[in-house]
This record gives sequence, structure tokens and C-alpha cells, in this order.
Amino acid sequence: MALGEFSLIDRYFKRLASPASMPGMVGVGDDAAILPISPGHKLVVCKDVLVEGRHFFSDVAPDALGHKSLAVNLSDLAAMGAKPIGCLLGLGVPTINETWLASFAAGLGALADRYRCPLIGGDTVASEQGIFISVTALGTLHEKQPGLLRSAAEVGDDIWVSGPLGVPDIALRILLGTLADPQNRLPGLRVGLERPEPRVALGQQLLGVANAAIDISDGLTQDLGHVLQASGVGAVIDLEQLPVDQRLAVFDPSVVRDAVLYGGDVYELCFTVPAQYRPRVIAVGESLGLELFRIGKVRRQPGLFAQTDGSLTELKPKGFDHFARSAR
Ligand SMILES: Nc1ncnc2c1ncn2[C@@H]1O[C@H](COP(=O)(O)OP(=O)(O)OP(=O)(O)O)[C@@H](O)[C@H]1O
Ligand SMILES: Cc1ncc(C[n+]2csc(CCOP(=O)(O)O)c2C)c(N)n1
Ligand SMILES: [Mg+2]
Repeated sequence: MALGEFSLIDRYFKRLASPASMPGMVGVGDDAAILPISPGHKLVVCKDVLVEGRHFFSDVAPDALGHKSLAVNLSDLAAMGAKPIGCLLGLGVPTINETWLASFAAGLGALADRYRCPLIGGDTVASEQGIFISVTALGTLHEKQPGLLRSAAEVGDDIWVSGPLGVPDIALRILLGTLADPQNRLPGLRVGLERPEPRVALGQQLLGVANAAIDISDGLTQDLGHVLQASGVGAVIDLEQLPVDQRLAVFDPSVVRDAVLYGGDVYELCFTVPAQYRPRVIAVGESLGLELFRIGKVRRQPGLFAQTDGSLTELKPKGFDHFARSAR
């Protein structure tokens, strides 16, 4: 069978991260790496690459692209519970277009200001083949804080998500021309795809409350699947409890269901919390003005199952994989 994105990483890169080189380090395999740089703090580091035609359309608004390039990284820091401290920008552009660059920088800069995550360095090159962007984000955790690891979900935990799912995938399908939009919903929906809001404050407030967390970049079942696999557990989710954006009601319900379960680019957090902390999760949501949704439960039996009126069906973790046929 062809190698996919995740088996490629496991086969060639996971073993290069040796925890022995720095005791307490979290290396390849989570949303971000954690380096215990004593005293007092741990450094949390992540990187996401965005490639023209693959992660964004060539005509995307440059300020939205600047925003998203940082947002997807802040989202990975949020998924660890880390506080952002700075970022670096790797940028490849085919030509110098100052109008484009000014707008891209303004979009990135506005988000960096909002989360006090200044741009502190990077690298700029000419690219032969379209625009590519590689942002590295740095954050901190207190030295005593393990962070919200993918591997820390416990049997009996509730599973929560931080917001409605499906909008970015529906917007993407409309833009790709594979889904009709007779009621012209795209202008509202594309904001979800192009300007995701990283759940930075939520991630930090979940420290000491949640056990595990991940951000939903590739799709709910695939990303929750990473948490279940890393924690050696399974889960049941209740399809009726999955939060679906009201604006999607005009589309075919089976298309919306697929977008909710498997659609990527969401950048909401999916996190697991001991059942006795339910009131604390609700209080965190209220303090941030965020509606949080309890969608299922972690259990011992491996695999991800969906509950619909009493019966269970297995959900194969499915979502975005760069090297899957469906991603081309
Ligand atoms: N080329 C690579 N070398 C080393 N580690 C890698 C490489 N590519 C990915 N990883 C690591 O593999 C793990 C999984 O990567 P993945 O990209 O799925 O995570 P993510 O950044 O949370 O998701 P997404 O990219 O969808 O936002 C992460 O710990 C990441 O740092
Ligand atoms: C033009 C265009 N085509 C496809 C997509 C969908 N898409 C691309 S990468 C990705 C997962 C997250 O990326 P990564 O895993 O690299 O961090 C998704 C859902 C898009 N946003 N734009
Ligand atoms: Mg992530």
C-alpha cells in the first residue's frame, strides 16, 4: 500500500527525535514539541507549511492568507495549552508584488498583535513554483505543566469540541466547484475557511481541566483518531450532539454530515475532560463567551464509534491526508 502522510512521518522522521537528548522532551507526534528549558518554563514549538494551490487558492485575499499562516500555528500552540511568545516566517514568492506583500504582512501582523506573538525572524526567498509559507510559532508552558498531550486521554473522559464544524469544508467545495451554492452562501462561509480563529485563550484555560487536546486541522474523526491512538483508548461520539453551523441547513444533509465528520481546516479544539470537571468546562466556555459542545466519551475498547438512536457503528478515522488520492 502507498505510504500516507502519517506513516511517512513515522517511518522517516519520528525516530530522529530522541527524548534522551533532553529528558522530559515531547518530540515528533503531538501538535507541538515541548522542550523543558529550565528554570521555570518549557518552550513549545510548532511549524505548519502552506503551499499555493494545495492550502490556498492563488487569488485568496493576501491579508487573509497572512492571518491564516499564523492562525494555524497558534492553533497548534492552543492545542498544547501553550502561551504564544513569538513566531518566524519562511516565505517563498515568485515575484515581488508590494501591494500583495503589504496586505499579507498586515494580516499576519494584526493577528500577531492580537495574541502578542511578534514576528521575530524568518527567511525570504524567490520561488520558482508559486507561493509557499512556513511559519514557526513559539510558546511557553510553566515547568510543572505537562501540556495538553494527545497521549493523555483517559477512559471515562468526556469529549468536547470548541465550536461548530463543517463550514470550511463546505466553503472549499463551493470554491472548487464540486458543490452548488444556489443561495449564494459562499461570502459568509468562506470566512471560516480563510480566516480561522485560533482558540488560544481556551487552550490555556483548559490546563488543569482537560487531559488531552488536538486542533481539528484534518477533520474530526482523523484528528480525534490521533488522540485515541496516542492514548491507547477508543471512543463513542453521539452524532446528534455534533455542532453543525446553522448556515449549512440549506445544503444536502449527507454532504453536511461528511463535512462535519471528515472536513478539515476547522481549527476548533477537540479535547477530553474527566466527567467530574463538566461544570469547570462550562465555566471556562462562559468566561470566554464560547459555546463548547460535549460530543462523546472515551472508553477502553479501541476504535471510534458513532451512536445514533441506540445503535453503534464504527467510524473509520478519515480526513485530509496530503498523499491520499482524495487530496489531489
Ligand atoms: N517533516 C517532518 N519532520 C519532523 N516531524 C514532522 C514532520 N512532519 C510532521 N512532523 C510531526 O509529526 C506530527 C504530526 O504532524 P501533523 O502535521 O499531522 O500535526 P499538526 O501540525 O498538528 O497538523 P496539521 O499540519 O494538519 O495542522 C507533529 O508532531 C509534527 O511536528
Ligand atoms: C486550495 C485548497 N485546497 C484544499 C484545501 C484543504 N486542505 C488543504 S491542507 C488541509 C489540512 C490542513 O493542512 P496541513 O495538514 O498541511 O496542516 C486541508 C483541509 C485548502 N484549504 N485549499
Ligand atoms: Mg494540530
